[in-house]
Amino acid sequence: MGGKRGRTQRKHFKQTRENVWKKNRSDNPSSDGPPWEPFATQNLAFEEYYREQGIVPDEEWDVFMVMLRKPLPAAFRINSSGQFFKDIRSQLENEFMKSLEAEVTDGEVQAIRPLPWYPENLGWHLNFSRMQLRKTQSLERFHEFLKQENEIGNITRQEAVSMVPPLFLDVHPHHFVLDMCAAPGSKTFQLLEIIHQSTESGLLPDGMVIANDADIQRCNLLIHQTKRMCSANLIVTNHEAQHFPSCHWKKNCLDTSETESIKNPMISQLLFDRVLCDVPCSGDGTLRKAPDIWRKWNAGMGNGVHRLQVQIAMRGLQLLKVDGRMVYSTCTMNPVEDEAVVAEILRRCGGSVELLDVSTELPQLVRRPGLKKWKVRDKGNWLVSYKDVPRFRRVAIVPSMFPSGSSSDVVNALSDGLHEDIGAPQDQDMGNSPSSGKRLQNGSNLDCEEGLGKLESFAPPTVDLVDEVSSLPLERCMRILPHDQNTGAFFIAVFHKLSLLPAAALENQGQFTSRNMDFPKKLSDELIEDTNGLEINLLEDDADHHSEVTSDADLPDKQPEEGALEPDPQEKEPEESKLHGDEEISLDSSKMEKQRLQIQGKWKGVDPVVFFRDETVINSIKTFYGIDASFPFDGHLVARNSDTHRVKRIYYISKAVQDVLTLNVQAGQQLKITSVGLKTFERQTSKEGTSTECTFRISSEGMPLLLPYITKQILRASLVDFKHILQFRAIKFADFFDAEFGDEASKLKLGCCIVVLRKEDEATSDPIQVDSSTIAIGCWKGKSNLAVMVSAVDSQELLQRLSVQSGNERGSLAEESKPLNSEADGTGPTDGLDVNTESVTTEQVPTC
Ligand SMILES: C[S@@+](CC[C@H](N)C(=O)[O-])C[C@H]1O[C@@H](n2cnc3c(N)ncnc32)[C@H](O)[C@@H]1O
Repeated sequence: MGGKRGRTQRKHFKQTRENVWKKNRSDNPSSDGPPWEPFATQNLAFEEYYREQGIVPDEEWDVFMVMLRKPLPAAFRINSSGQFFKDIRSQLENEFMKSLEAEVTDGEVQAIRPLPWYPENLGWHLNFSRMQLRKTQSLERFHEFLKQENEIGNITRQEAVSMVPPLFLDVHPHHFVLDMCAAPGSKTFQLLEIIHQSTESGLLPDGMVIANDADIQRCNLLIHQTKRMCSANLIVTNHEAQHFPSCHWKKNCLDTSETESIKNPMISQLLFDRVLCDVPCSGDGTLRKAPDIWRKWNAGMGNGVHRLQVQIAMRGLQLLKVDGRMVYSTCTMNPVEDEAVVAEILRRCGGSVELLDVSTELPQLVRRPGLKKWKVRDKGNWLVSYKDVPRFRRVAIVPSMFPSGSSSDVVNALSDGLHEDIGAPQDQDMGNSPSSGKRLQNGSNLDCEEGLGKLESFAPPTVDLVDEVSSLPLERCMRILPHDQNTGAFFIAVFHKLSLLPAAALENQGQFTSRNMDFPKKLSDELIEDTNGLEINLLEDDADHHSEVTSDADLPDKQPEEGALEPDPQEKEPEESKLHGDEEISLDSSKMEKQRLQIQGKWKGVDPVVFFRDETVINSIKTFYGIDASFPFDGHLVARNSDTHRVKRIYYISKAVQDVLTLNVQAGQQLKITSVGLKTFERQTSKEGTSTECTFRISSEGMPLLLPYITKQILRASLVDFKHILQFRAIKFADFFDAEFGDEASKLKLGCCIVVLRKEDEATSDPIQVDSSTIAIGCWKGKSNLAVMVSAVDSQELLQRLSVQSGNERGSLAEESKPLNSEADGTGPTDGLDVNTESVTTEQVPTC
């Protein structure tokens, strides 16, 4: 079970995660309140913009627009690290695909089908909108299935195209991965699945993921989304991605005694094998899902966010190891946010980075090549070249937005005869622009765009311009358009880092937001390391400049993204948040103490991450559960409270995360960590709980990892008794069908215990063997009974899963005869953990 995420790990989603398959008010036209108004699905500026950019050939335009106005079909992914993912997949393939066939009227269309390009039939497309699913009676059972599996984390609703970028990242389980703009976390979830893929029971992969987002509210969504993975290999951070810290530790900055007092980290700088750069964007690729964008869209949205996108991508490349891969992606069709950013990155990086041709990867995914030429729209004007940009607009419109990436001086020089340096010959037909080579640039404006009134006052100096065409291999970028395979739109580019970035790449990053644009700079051959101090200062300076730069962006308040979850207050321990950081590994010297205090000020409001090394507590846990000595504890436990007497939860971290945290301490706590590790032990607070020998119970999230190492407080139950515990929630020892089991249960120590489902071929006397197929649940051994510590939803789902496995009809669990005196009322699974017994009360049974 350890390798696969356990089924009993997910209780927290019951209350905290929005169930995306459930109704919300706006879905119900007949509910009280103002009548539902359909969104306008028209925006003339949008149409003119994309027609002019030539993103689809003229003959496809109508089909493209019709598709944009259709609601987006739902899609979801099966969590490949879930214990029952194969069962779920075969249920979809064999059961639902057939039973839902009757629901579609169009014989050509399948009701549900696997996405042909998604590996192993794990991505699925539904030909029903969510509304249809809710309203059609015959779809009810399927809808219930989706709701339940989504709620407990066995499937994740995610827009089909959003599943693409992680697939091109070529992640392996040993990789260190940075997800720079990660919230709400659907791609992070996918990355974690890959990292955890094929990990053996009780072991953790060598790799890890850092998921970052600049927005603290959205960080909370990210935390809740990724908690479903129950991963010890994840750190969630809250930084502006363009300023993401390097965590570089210079060994010589500590004297010998200090160095000796803390463990040397295995790594001296935080660099990544893979970087996902799924940047904030204007989001018009999600129009089908978020039709309010029709109303909000304007060309300034893309222009306004272009520079930030370049900065984030450049930072990603700096943090990428040589030979590493970075995927840059957006959910917009706007070339200023797509190809222009890619082109600028390539120019800045010189030959140190290449744009990969991935045309042989995922061949079934229909995509189109990136554009080689495009224009910039500003204040109602079409601009083909930076020299068109009026001086007073040069703060907002920068050279890198244009195909040549050149400032006016360079463009002027080029137009005097150096065309071959910046692009293809001018008469070359690039096949994707409806515009002719020469045109009046400020002609055909639509008056719905702002700034039109000022048009004449800043007409460009010349009308005799030639379209710029990029000579960079931008055709290697991938554009996914809605009408190609009935999806949203997406843009993806894959970079490969060949060598350290040239120093000039950084210089440009510093210069980018200044008013004196002078691109492209001659790239220096000098190679630089991504050292922290200088770089961070440089970037922080940038941030100041950046705030001065005026922006036309009118971005939607929130990027419409899949799996939109309601923010939920992060699990907080208010009294702990006031306490100081890691006393275990803090250094004695005044220098480090000063640094520590500065750090606490820096990350005010975020609980410190503290290595948990309280031997008394750790030994009591080891002894009580008989945890085998081979299970690595040392340096793998962290808490968010340096006062060990008040620690409520202990989190387990993998070796890779341990190395990063150690490095982070060495480097002066540069990472602002909002969540880390797998909640593994929780302090008992109930009266009965505090009277047990071990004050920490094993949390349901941590149980699969520990399971192969637990030798005490563990029992094996027959299928009948296992189902009965799930169904009736608490059963007196004397009432189990297998009297021997009841007897063994009564002999356990008071407190947390584990009940494992006995396999058919196992004898009671066999030692308990744990593998990925082992099914186990956490229970509470009370004075007279055994009670489950699994939520009602999880219990119900597991019961159904067991029924499916044993060939029963889903949902119609064959009721074996009820145990005598079962503690629940016998009407079925009890709700929550509200068992009412003499020894186990609602307060006393810890929820899991
Ligand atoms: C397109 S969404 C990311 C979607 C996410 N990758 C997923 O698959 O669920 C862009 C995210 O970037 C975040 N963001 C905006 N500006 C940022 C910045 N400067 N640094 C890091 N994140 C930023 C937003 O809060 C938003 O969550």
